[in-house]
Amino acid sequence: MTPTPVIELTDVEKVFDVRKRAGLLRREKQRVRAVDGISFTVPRGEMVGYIGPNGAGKSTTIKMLTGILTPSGGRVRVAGIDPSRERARLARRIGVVFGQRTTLWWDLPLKDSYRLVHRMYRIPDSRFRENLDRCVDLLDLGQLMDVPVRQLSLGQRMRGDIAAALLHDPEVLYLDEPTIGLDVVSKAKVREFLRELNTERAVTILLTTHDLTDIEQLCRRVMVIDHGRLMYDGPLAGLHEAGESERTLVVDLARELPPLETELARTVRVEGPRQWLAFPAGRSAAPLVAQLAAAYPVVDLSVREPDIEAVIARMYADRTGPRSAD
Ligand SMILES: Nc1ncnc2c1ncn2[C@@H]1O[C@H](COP(=O)(O)OP(=O)(O)OP(=O)(O)O)[C@@H](O)[C@H]1O
Repeated sequence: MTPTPVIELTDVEKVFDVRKRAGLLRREKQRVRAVDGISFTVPRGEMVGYIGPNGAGKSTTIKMLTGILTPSGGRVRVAGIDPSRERARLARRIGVVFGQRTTLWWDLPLKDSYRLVHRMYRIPDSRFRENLDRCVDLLDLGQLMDVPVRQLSLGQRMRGDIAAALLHDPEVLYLDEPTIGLDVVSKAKVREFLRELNTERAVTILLTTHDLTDIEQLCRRVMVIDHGRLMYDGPLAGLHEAGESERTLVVDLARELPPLETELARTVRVEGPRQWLAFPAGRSAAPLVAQLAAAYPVVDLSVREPDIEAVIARMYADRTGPRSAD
């Protein structure tokens, strides 16, 4: 049985009309296709990475999924609701965290912000208590409840924001750069919490990030958007093939030799008795290893996985700037 999609986009478009200065006094109207015909579905309980370079259309997509923006074309449904028509009803079903700005009250202690969320969403008392206790425990907020938000560090504030987005039990969570600017320990804490939320509570999560480690550690599926179009939608591992990436075989030889010759790989670096050979990431290393071991005095071998940053960079490589609708 195919799981019911919680998020559904069909041929979604968003066009902005912008006025650009075209001389001292003249202004020209320009149309920007921020989202240019995107379709995808996300089944309940999935955690999906939504990535792309700056200006690709990620935030615009998320804004349409929350109902902040109305699509110029196509169809959007979240939990069966049309976000732009029933924004208030949808708000009870979704949580949103923007890493770059807080939804908490700047001058209030954390606990007062949560009290306001409690009232705003009319969360039943017992549910609120239970959810808050859980977040305080898992996100380590105990010492911070009396501290005004403006005095919190970025990592503490982010954990505070994530808790605020979850007190009303949303079934869908949008996270826009949830680990931006955080130190390694805070990042690990946030990721662990999200993993738990997704597996234990089956919350559907759409995660936008520039930190590919977030994606590697959290998402099995990744969507790549560029110029408002979906460039890739599939398992993280498949990105390597889509980006024509290569793995590297590091070979230690008994002595220095000229670059090794094989039709299965390219020798890309030689340093003393160590050589680096690149081969397609989708192919097995076994035949290459066997061939080299038979022909050369091999002492040791190791395979290095492709760097995902490099793969994505290659996918973006031919981009030329924002697409114009005209
Ligand atoms: N309100 C707006 N008015 C006009 N143009 C806009 C508006 N919002 C976004 N755009 C344009 O739409 C395109 C997509 O922007 P968007 O913010 O969705 O990208 P993004 O992928 O979220 O980028 P980033 O990673 O930098 O946040 C950009 O060219 C942007 O300049």
